[in-house]
Amino acid sequence: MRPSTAFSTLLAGNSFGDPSVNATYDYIIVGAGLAGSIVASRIAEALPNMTVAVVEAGSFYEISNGNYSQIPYYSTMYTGPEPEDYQPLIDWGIFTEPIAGAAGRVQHYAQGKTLGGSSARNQMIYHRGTKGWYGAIANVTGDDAYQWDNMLPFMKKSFNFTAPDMEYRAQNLSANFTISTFDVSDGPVHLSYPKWAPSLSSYGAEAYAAAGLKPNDGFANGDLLGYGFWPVTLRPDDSTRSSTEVAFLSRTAAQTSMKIYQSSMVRNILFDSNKRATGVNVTNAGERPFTLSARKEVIVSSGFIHSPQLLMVSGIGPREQLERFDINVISDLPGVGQNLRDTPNIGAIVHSMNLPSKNAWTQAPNGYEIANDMYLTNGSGPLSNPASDFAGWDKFPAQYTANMTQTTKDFLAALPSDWPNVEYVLSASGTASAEGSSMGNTGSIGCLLTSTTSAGNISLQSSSNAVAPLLHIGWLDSQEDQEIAVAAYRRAREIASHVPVFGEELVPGKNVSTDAQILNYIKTKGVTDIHHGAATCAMGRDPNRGAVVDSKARVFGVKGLRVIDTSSLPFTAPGHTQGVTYAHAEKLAMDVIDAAVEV
Ligand SMILES: Cc1cc2nc3c(=O)[nH]c(=O)nc-3n(C[C@H](O)[C@H](O)[C@H](O)COP(=O)(O)OP(=O)(O)OC[C@H]3O[C@@H](n4cnc5c(N)ncnc54)[C@H](O)[C@@H]3O)c2cc1C
Repeated sequence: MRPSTAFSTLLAGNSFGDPSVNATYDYIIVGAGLAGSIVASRIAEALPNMTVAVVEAGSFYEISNGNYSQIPYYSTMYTGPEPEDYQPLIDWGIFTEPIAGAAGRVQHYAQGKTLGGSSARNQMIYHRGTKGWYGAIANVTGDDAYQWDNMLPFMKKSFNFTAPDMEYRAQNLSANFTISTFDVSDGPVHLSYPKWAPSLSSYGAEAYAAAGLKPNDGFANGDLLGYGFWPVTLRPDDSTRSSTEVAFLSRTAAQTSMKIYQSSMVRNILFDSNKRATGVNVTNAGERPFTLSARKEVIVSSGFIHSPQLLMVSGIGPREQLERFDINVISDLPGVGQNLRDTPNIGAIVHSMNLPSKNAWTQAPNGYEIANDMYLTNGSGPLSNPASDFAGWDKFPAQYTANMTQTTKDFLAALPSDWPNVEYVLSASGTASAEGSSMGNTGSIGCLLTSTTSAGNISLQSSSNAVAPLLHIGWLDSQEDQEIAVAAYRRAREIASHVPVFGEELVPGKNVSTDAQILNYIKTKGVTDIHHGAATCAMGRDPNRGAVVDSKARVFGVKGLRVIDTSSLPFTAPGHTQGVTYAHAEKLAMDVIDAAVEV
């Protein structure tokens, strides 16, 4: 395998800031995650006369988590809900408050703490948002820049695309397919398909079509409804992860004067008497505090949990909460940390299957040797595939909504026509459900709720961000979401009935059949993390109605401060979050650059 390309051109020294030494830059970006790496890189490239520093609490995942981060098959390592599935060198170790919708469970909620952020932790699944979803953002912000046609150049900007290599995929997959919607070629992040596919995926099109879904060519044309293979953020040559660290930071650090502060945590934002953000206080592993001053702007890109926390410990947030911790109120913004939206994974219908499970190769004699050899020779084989690779997005057919309450019907009816209710994931692995993991060869249809009304929140338990905030995740809090979850299981059962290689339903089992039984099963055993939290510093028009930033991500009530990451989306994606976060960061980086040029 080729070595990581991280910082290969300009290896050390010049690319990194001096820890513990006060310094001044024009722009300071807090968090070198998915969005922060893009924002820092684009500003440094476009404004060569300006100085840029990006400050990241984590370090290099290639060192901190080795091959587990780079090889797709291992992408789910250390991301599960259990306390022991937490790797402190690359993860924040956030645990939820007891989740009422999950029968009171407390779960680990993985979040990247590394250069590249959660782009270095995710399962690499990529798709674009929808036309109706972007229209809804334009509506809440009053800014037509968010309409699909205007956002399309930003959706394309980060990426280059390589079509699926059927020579390798066909070794295990009979389904051929074409992709015509990806007209992207110049961006630094690689979008492609693994050089291996679970053989179960060969039956996906037949099953989803029989249930009434239509084919969807790459999930990139503004309408998510339908089924198909999703692309992943993967280098097509050696099948290593394409994160924003390798795609953006390493390239920009080599070509510009941008400085990276790694293993450095921003503790609070500083303001002058005019409420202008003037810099940040930083520590390395809690020691040797130093100050980075900003001549132009501070940009917070710390993710949906830590961005609102950083605002609050710096004096921006709900007055009552800040005063409870004796934090001086700079801007009383009731929406900070509120409006948390997620797309809960409510579990899976698991069947016995007369095909090998995704992990069956690990049991074969010399299984690992063969897989390693394929991967190291040409990036092929099971190690090249991060997870399942076939899914469908769907709106409920009428018979599934007939018995819902009027409130739920009204909510679903008000959604744009291309905004799906549920994502159904075909997986050759019973591990999609904790119960199905030891049942032999199993396949499953997993369910992710993509239209929900429940909202969680982030709140403080200390005036210091060295103490984790409280995460109330909010899954299934609302009556609407509970009804949608039950309908999703029923619809998943219908899709599963059309998969010709599926046998008996093992989980939850046919004896779980009434609405009450299904809901109880989902709460006690089904619902779990999928890591799509968003909207805790929501974009909007009116700070008195929960908006934290305006349509250019400027924080209300202060100057020189923006929030650019998943937290400033007004609602989470109608599916997985990374695609829309790439576009969000590219668009808002351009707003920062335009503002500098206009002065
Ligand atoms: C395990 C997992 C699997 C996922 N799978 C998928 C998937 O397959 N497809 C998909 O579309 N989406 C997926 N996602 C979601 C997607 O990756 C995230 O929504 C996205 O990366 C969020 O981008 P962000 O810039 O908002 O935050 P992040 O990428 O998380 O970046 C925030 C960065 O800020 C840093 N930071 C925070 N506080 C401070 C501070 N005070 N000082 C300095 N640095 C700080 C963090 O360490 C981190 O690096 C997944 C996420 C996870 C965690």
